Amino acid sequence: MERKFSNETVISIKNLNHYFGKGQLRKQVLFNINLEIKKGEIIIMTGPSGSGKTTQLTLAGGLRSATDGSLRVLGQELSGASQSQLTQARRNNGYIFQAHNLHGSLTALQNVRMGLEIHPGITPTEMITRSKAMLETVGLGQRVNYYPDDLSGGQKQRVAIARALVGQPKIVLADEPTAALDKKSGRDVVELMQKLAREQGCTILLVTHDNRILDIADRIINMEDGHLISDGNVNASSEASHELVQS
Ligand SMILES: Nc1ncnc2c1ncn2[C@@H]1O[C@H](COP(=O)(O)OP(=O)(O)OP(=O)(O)O)[C@@H](O)[C@H]1O
Repeated sequence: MERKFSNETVISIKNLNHYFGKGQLRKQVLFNINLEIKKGEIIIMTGPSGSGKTTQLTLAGGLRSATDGSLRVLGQELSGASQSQLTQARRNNGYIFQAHNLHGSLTALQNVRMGLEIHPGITPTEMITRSKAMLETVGLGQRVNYYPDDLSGGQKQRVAIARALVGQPKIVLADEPTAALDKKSGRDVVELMQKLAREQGCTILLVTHDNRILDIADRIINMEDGHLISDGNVNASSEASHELVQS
């Protein structure tokens, strides 16, 4: 069934170009990207290795500053933004990476709690309560005091999801979240992300090579050689699909 989204634009990318390197080594990796993402949408970005997916994700996530063009996230211009503006923008986001990036010396609960430490005004007791509740939501209520080494790959990724979502972010950025997982665990992980994102009304931008999970998306964006080559609404008829905006 086709889902309706609010008209609120969360990410607006216009004529975006990005370059790595300087002087003779300067290389353009993104070419004139135009993209609008609405609140609550689940977007999967796919394409061959080196096509620029991760670069686009890191720019939208405020992990680096775009070189040229406009990239507005929650109304704030991130193209050319300073480090402190990027730090501020990152507070609205949750991040999930392939290698889960959990701290091995911290328990599941302590790892999830870290997702709240950037939020001012939450008491330590409340942090623990919310982190425990989030671990229960992802099915790890019995594992709160386990260390990452004692959890399976799928369980570790569920802790990473709990950490990313515990602060109720407006945007979740996920880079190959299923790459290290078997088919069943990968499926469970993305379905969980989808469910939680829908409950919280947050937007997901997910990069993957995993064709088995494409159906969780509302829209699939294809990248090739730094160009956005197609942008299609998964469940809608062709007229309703998002047109590529060329300018
Ligand atoms: N920090 C960097 N410095 C220089 N070049 C980079 C840097 N990061 C990425 N690139 C280059 O930018 C291009 C796009 O890379 P990117 O990682 O965004 O692609 P991708 O589509 O995510 O690839 P993959 O699927 O393999 O992760 C590639 O040619 C890559 O070599």
